[in-house]
Amino acid sequence: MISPQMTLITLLCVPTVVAVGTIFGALLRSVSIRAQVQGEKTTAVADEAVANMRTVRAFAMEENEEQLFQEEAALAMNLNIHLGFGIGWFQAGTNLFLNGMVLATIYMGGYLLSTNQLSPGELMSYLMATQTIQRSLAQISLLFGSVIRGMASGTRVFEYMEMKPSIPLHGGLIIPEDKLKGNIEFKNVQFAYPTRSEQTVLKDFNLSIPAGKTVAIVGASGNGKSTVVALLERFYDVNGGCILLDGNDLRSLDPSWLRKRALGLISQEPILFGTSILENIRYGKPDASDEEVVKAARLANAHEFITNFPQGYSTLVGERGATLSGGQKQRIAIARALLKNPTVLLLDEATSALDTESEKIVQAALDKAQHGRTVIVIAHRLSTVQNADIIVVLHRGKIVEMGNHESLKKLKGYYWSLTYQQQEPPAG
Ligand SMILES: Nc1ncnc2c1ncn2[C@@H]1O[C@H](COP(=O)(O)OP(=O)(O)OP(=O)(O)O)[C@@H](O)[C@H]1O
Repeated sequence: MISPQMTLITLLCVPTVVAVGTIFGALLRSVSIRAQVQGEKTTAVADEAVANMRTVRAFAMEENEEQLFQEEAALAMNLNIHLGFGIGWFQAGTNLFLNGMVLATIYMGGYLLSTNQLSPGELMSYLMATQTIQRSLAQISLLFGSVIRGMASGTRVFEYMEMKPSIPLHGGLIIPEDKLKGNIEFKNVQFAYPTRSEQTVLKDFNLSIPAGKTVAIVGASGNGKSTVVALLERFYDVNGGCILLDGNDLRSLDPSWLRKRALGLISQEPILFGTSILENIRYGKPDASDEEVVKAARLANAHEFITNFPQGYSTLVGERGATLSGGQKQRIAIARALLKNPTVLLLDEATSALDTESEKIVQAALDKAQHGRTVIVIAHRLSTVQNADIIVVLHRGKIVEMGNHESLKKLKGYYWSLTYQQQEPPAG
């Protein structure tokens, strides 16, 4: 005989546990996501301090960094404690409830047995069934914490996986080798960075660079020189107008091909990887042979100093190239860029961080590297760009003067005043 009271106990208990678990789960999942975001922030603070260790030490900021880390870690700890308590309370409550269900079955069964409404056999089978349900639900409640944490992590992983880059990596036209010349044209380019859309960086920017010519872009700091390079590399798309490479809109070209084959970028801060010199140069063209690497190193005036190291090309450069001088790092970066034999070379303040002696050596390497390519040089020190075919003066995102060194000097305008400012005071 089926006892309606005892069936009712089971029917009430199971959905209650499931409903409470669902509501509680949603609450705890949001705490878990917050705890993970805070954990990431804490790691980022530590990461930044370790990566910029020399700056931290030079400014004696160790204690401040430690305090900043402790504050972020304390927030992460509090959120994790809340999460732990939440999961703990849920597990304790569920176990209490489920054991109460068994107790209620025994109590109700005992009463029904004493009033002859239930046989001992029926009570036993009720008890067995209740215990099976109790054990299964108790197991689920044990897994509850892992499920909550796993779901929160999964959500964040899938969020990242589903992010679409605004500029795709692949897809689009590839200019055949025999048609790739290196003519560049900026037509009425307008641009503002997405994070600061109210500040127009380039306005009505028009510039035509014939293949094989060297163009220098100069101007005071913050006038948009590096932005020109960033747009050519298609790190961002223009807001208006267009940029053409051999008559093709950059947006129609395959971005991966553009960066891998057509353009070679050398910036102020060469970033090296913590591996050997050989591998760092080969980064420019992963399938390059050792001979090609050596050829590129020679072109970059790097071969000699590399072979002077006891381990030659196998020398490990340390994290971010920490065991090399600025000039050596820059020449490795030049060799890396030259290895892919780019049609257009972009030099963004490539020698600005170097002292006069290293600058001379690196400049000599760059002069060799510029041969037969379209080159865009961005420079602060005007002495390094006097030989450029065209010098463009940028002021507040607009071209205000254009010509060669002599013609611009005669104008006695922006270029002349920039040169004047940089003139070294007479000795003595
Ligand atoms: N990622 C960015 N997000 C928002 N604004 C930016 C970004 N990068 C640069 N800017 C802003 O764009 C303007 C032009 O910067 P850009 O780096 O092109 O100048 P620059 O002439 O190369 O300066 P410098 O000679 O100091 O390197 C500046 O006002 C700068 O603050």
